[in-house]
Amino acid sequence: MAKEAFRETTKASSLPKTEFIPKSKRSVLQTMAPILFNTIGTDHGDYIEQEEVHVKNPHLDSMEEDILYHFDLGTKTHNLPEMFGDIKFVCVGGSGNRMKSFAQFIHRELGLPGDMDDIRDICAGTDRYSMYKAGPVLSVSHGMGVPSMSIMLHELIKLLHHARCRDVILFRIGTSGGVGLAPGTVVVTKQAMDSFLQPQFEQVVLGKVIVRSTDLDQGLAEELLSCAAEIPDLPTVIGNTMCTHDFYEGQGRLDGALCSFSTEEKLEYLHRAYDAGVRNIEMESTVFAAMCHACGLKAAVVCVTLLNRFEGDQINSPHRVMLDYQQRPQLLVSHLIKKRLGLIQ
Ligand SMILES: O=P(O)(O)O[C@H]1O[C@H](CO)[C@@H](O)[C@H]1O
Ligand SMILES: O=c1cc[nH]c(=O)[nH]1
Repeated sequence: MAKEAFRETTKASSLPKTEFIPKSKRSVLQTMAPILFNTIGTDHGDYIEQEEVHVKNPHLDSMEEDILYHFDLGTKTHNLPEMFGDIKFVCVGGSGNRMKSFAQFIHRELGLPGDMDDIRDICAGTDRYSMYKAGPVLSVSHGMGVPSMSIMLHELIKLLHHARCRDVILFRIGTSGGVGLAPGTVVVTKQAMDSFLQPQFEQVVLGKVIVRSTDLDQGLAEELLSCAAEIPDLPTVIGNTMCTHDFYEGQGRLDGALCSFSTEEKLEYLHRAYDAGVRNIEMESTVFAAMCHACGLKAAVVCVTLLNRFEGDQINSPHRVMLDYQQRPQLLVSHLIKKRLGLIQ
């Protein structure tokens, strides 16, 4: 059956703008950011209130209650503005444990009061996703693959909207396979591409294909790159990221339960990706970029490479090396958050 394709015409200029206000330019405006000051308990606010988080769904307005089923949260059962109104940064990653350690790490890095071991899973009532809050930072797991990420993002974006959050930035902090890079390199995504090397995300809606842009905020990507230069031993590049719907055949691996191609064909595909600027491969970046872009949210994808796919398919580094690699995107994003909050220069 021929597939019908629609390209959404969201123009960057029609999207809500969020703007970072440097310390030197703040004065009276600072007093407009009481939520953040309250949370941090210091005078490190770096924001003026500008834009709420927008949802693009007219039906939501007529709903008496919105149940965020996979988070086990809801607008009638929970006071979302009180619980989440001060959120300024949301970090998402595949595993619940990783997102818990990130929440504990950022709690310590921001010098927040209280014991980091007391941080509890806000979504403990469900085992679909995990969510942790450390001051203005929300840390949420998304599972593996596009559908899991997509469901989580629908509910996360609605949560931020219901909570009346403003000026929120989202980061995906993850792992990936490197393309022509030494293992352990951090890739800040310039453009998220699908398996056909197109910078777009296709979603099937009512039996038709909707094509959405996967543009990410280039200023934020550059900011991350300059933060990386300030951190010792954090090899970091900006490059395109290919997002696939499978870890094995979908990423051209020769070691799955099924494989219908040769080593030469695999390498030809990876070289074609490399020539298109792809430096890493993972499984969620396109839908993450597309949904954030469509809702006018600033977003970045920061993934460490666990191996160089030109050299193999199996991930065989020792556990301690893996742990070190996984922490690299966290280190980089935490550095940016601390700078934005004025905690470091
Ligand atoms: O490391 P995380 O963020 O879980 O993501 C990557 O790892 C998973 C595959 O192992 C995929 O979900 C891929 O995108
Ligand atoms: O090769 C890899 C490694 C991590 N995650 C992926 O999706 N692919």
